[in-house]
Amino acid sequence: MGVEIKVEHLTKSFGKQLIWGDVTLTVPAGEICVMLGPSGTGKSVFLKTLIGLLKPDEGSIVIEGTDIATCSERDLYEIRKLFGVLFQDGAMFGSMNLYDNVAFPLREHTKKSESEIRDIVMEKMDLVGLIGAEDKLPGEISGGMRKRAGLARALVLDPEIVLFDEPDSGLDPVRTAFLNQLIVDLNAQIDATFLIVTHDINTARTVPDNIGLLYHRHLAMFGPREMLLSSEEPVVRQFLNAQRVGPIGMSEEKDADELEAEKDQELPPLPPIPLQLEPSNGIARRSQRPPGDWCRQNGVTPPPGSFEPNMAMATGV
Ligand SMILES: Nc1ncnc2c1ncn2[C@@H]1O[C@H](COP(=O)(O)OP(=O)(O)OP(=O)(O)O)[C@@H](O)[C@H]1O
Repeated sequence: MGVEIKVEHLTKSFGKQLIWGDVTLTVPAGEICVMLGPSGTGKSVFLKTLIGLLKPDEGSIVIEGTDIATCSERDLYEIRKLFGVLFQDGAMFGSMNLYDNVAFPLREHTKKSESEIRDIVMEKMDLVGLIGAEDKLPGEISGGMRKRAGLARALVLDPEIVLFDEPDSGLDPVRTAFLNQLIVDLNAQIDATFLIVTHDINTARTVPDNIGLLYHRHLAMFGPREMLLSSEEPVVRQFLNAQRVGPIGMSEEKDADELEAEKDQELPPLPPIPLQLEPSNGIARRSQRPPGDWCRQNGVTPPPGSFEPNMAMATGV
């Protein structure tokens, strides 16, 4: 069913460098969330903090009644069993074939027999479309296949929460589209809570139920996909539409002179909100909402052309 992650007033610094402060959000059970933000805003640090690899300075992260910011090592060990993580490079052991890589967490953390392990490994390899590639070494396969193998390994302990650290990094647009479809199909099948860190705007616009944006040492916004895609808030609007006009500059914020120089520039209209990517079997995910639902409920008029089927094609879905 997936479990909720409740983050309140979370702050993380390294020495005097504040990475982000006062981050409050709830990742709802079973839903897909995407976390965005310019490079260096601390998205990876956020993921590592959620699984207790980094300790926050302040705030709480409550999962199934345990605050992992303050709990004992023993409780943290238990909570970590709820997580599966797809690391950016797949984090495969180069000398092990895919089968042994995927079997690794089962051999390390369970007392299952080799025949039980075989059943689980083959089931997960099947889920990610890698049947037949069990004997390959990570170095012998494409980046897309390595991601799939990493995903199979993230799934072997039947996680309630799956974290994806830039699943699309290094992938071409076609492989990214296949991986996005796989993520949506998996969510429909296993119902776990998914949190994806990405730079890919198309992924952010079409895959998640909710989007968060980290910017300038705080959480600029977090909420349903339609809320952010219809938002006129300058940072959200600039980032989600990949525009140069707006508060985000080349390295960090623009200074006052730069903002003054562009103050009379007219912003292009918000593009239509695309349809959300559906599971390939056409059966809606448990947390999927009908197109335009959030806008209707909140009295927001979406940009013209939103939720039209041909928009899905225009965004590569
Ligand atoms: N263990 C650490 N010790 C000190 N500083 C760190 C540590 N880990 C990360 N940082 C710093 O935290 C900041 C945020 O890094 P992070 O990798 O989380 O950013 P990001 O948003 O994921 O970036 P990108 O999109 O480029 O992957 C960076 O300035 C980085 O140097």
